[in-house]
Amino acid sequence: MDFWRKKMLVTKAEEMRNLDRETIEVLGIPGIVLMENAARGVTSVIYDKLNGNSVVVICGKGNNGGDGLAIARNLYNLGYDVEVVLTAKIEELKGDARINAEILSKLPVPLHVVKEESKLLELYSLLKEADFIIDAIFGTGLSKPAEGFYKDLIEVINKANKPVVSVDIPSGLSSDTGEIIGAHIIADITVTFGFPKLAHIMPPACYYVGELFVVDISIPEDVSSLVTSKRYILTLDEVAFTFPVREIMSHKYTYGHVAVIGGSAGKTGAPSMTAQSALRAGAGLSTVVVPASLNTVFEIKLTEAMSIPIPDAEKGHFGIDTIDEVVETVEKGKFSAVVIGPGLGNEPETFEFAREFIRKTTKPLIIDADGINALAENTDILKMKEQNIIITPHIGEFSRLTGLSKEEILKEPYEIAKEFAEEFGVTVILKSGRTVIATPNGKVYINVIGNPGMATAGTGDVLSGILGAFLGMGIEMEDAAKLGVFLHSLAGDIAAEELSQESLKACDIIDFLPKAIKRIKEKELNLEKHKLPFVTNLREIIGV
Ligand SMILES: NC(=O)C1=CN([C@@H]2O[C@H](COP(=O)(O)OP(=O)(O)OC[C@H]3O[C@@H](n4cnc5c(N)ncnc54)[C@H](O)[C@@H]3O)[C@@H](O)[C@H]2O)[C@@H](O)CC1
Ligand SMILES: [K+]
Repeated sequence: MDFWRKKMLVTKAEEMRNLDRETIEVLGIPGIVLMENAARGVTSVIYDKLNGNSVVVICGKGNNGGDGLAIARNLYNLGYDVEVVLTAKIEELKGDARINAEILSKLPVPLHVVKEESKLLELYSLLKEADFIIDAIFGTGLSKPAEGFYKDLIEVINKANKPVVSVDIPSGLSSDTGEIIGAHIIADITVTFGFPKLAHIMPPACYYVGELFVVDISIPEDVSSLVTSKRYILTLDEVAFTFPVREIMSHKYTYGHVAVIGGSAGKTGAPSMTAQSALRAGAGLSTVVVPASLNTVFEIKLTEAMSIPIPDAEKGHFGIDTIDEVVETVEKGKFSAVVIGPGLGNEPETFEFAREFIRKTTKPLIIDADGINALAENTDILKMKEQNIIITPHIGEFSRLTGLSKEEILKEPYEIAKEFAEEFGVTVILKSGRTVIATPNGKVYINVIGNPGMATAGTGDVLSGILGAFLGMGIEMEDAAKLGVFLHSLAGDIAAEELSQESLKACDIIDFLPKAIKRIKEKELNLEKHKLPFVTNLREIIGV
């Protein structure tokens, strides 16, 4: 078993409840065992990460509170000075939470019931005395925004200005979304159970999670038969060993020939960057197919990449009149992948040209930028295509493509990208600070690396070149998309480390591709030995 290739699900509350339930009912691991595992995980993170001895644990009346009560006991056993605040009487608790409350009541740990606003001032004084606070008010069971007493309680905790460890999720955040639904705890550390929830990784909710740890509470590793969602964090485990082995007797055609169709007056840089990044990502050859009136620019700009000038009657952009020539050139050429879009421009006749090209070509295709805009209101073209197609819209382009507002897309980008990918049979790479990859067979990968320095002109052109290289060298479409996005972000992160986010520009990402590729390959070598421990932080999960 290649145990190191672990998939890291990203769940919603209901999906996590199903996982918990299946583990309890089908496998027969008692809930109280899961709760103890959860509590021990949180306790070990606290032991490792926090200074100080005096702690207040604030427990709600559900199982999140039950975790808090078990954590209080574990901390007491370790010698911490623990006080517990419960938002209900012990008799009001049920199940495993009740059991833990009963156990705790037999130990010399002060337990205060705080149910009313009138007690919050007293609570504030208690919190001011503590070294840190544990928030176990609400977890995945939050059913509506925190209001009234609970809203005030959350505000008092935040105001106390002490380090806060949230159990499972900062109370008041919804597990299911990156959106803020109401008052919530601002945590320094969050320790979650089983698998991360969407709120842990999607902004803006993720800003309030602090450092994220994931505890394996004994939900089995092979959960695939127990879950329906196929939504994962994009990690090194997902992309490792995707680069083809470079054989001694191989030659440039072994690694594919990428054609980049694009360029217009004022936009010659875009296809140039695409062609260059394809070569840096490992393509054997790359060629720009461009309007002839601009060809001199490409001859000068590009050294390793070639160009094919297409007569354009000095217009400086592609028109529908040259469609046959371009299709013939590309179909007859030895191209193994085609990128259409970088710098294409938004002339109506260019859009018509792009649509016709997409309709007619049989080559594996990456559609980017104005190539995507050309498909707005013409998305059905995609349904007729049989070859592998990756589209790489940013939120604005995806809004034009789907007719949905940016706000609607940003609410649930992973759902909307998934629906589109399934409906149109293409791989969608929806680019943002949390790029989402959605495959035609319903899988979703969320990328959590990269940085805001990459929000700069041309970084999309670089990505499309990388993808062209990978599709062109014969990597399977899903793997090409995953490796492409991961590598692009990693190169962006290394570039930002060395140059600052502010100074980062698209060509820097190309320049740092070699270091990023080396880093992935170095890490691959250690993967065989690497196994995730019971408690893992998000960085270890990502793997770089
Ligand atoms: N067996 C399991 O299912 C496990 C659950 N675990 C813990 O259990 C948590 C989920 O437990 P629960 O499903 O009991 O739910 P929670 O403990 O998250 O919260 C539910 C409680 O809060 C109340 N509530 C929800 N929203 C409210 C609001 N806005 N205002 C006021 N009251 C509100 C509910 O009526 C209920 O009493 C997880 O987050 C995790 O911490 C862990 O112990 C691991 C195992
Ligand atoms: K919580």
